[in-house]
Amino acid sequence: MHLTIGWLYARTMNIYGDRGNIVTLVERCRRRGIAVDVLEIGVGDPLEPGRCDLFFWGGGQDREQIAAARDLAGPKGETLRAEIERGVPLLAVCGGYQLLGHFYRPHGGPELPGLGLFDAWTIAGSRRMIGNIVVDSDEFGELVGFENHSGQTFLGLSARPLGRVRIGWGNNGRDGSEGCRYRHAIGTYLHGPLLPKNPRLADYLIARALELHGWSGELPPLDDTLADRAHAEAVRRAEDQRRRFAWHRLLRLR
Ligand SMILES: NC(=O)CC[C@H](N)C(=O)O
Repeated sequence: MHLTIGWLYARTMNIYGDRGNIVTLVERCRRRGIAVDVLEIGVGDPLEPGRCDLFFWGGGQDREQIAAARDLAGPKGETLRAEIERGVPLLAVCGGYQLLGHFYRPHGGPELPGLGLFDAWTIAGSRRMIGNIVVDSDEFGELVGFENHSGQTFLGLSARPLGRVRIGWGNNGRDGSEGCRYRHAIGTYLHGPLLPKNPRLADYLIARALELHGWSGELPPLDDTLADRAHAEAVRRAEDQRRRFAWHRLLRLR
């Protein structure tokens, strides 16, 4: 079996360690004997239907998002939408996630059109939402990561969140939701990188990609001792952050 991972805007939207998601996907395939290659798809590059079995789109600053939004405004965006509709899995983090909603309205800049894949929209707020985050997902259990965004994402009536925020800000710091899902596409604010500490999510994406080639069943398990240890440490850090934040608020109230 051979998989191709389409890495959207790899050279321009790849902040806060998001490259680690690609490394994790490749490594978890190779340890199972699945041949895999990575195809970088940047601004102006073609996106051929059926070429990729999985997409990843990392985070980026507003400036890079402007170029990416423009690049996806035409037939390329329609091809990406069709790929998701045919069941190709996708993981989009932060800036990539924001551009898969209806629009992203940055500070002071023009509103950027999104693909409208997720029934969601994003408006830059006055505060940056930064810190360790823990999310509870029905399908993937406890997810850990790091977030750094000013964009506040709001979900429409047909949107399905990735999970509920236990510690941190999430989509907008108000409604307790984090991320969004549509078919096998997942948008999230969890940088970190996300997948090394959340192997169940990585394996979900790999399994959906294999299913495009007629595979079915369970992936052979891997030794996730290190991932589990890093995951538990991330939860401890987030809990410590919550305690410090609570003390800080208490002291400010005096
Ligand atoms: N971390 C990111 O990808 C940032 C996305 C967007 N520019 C924001 O600040 O919300």
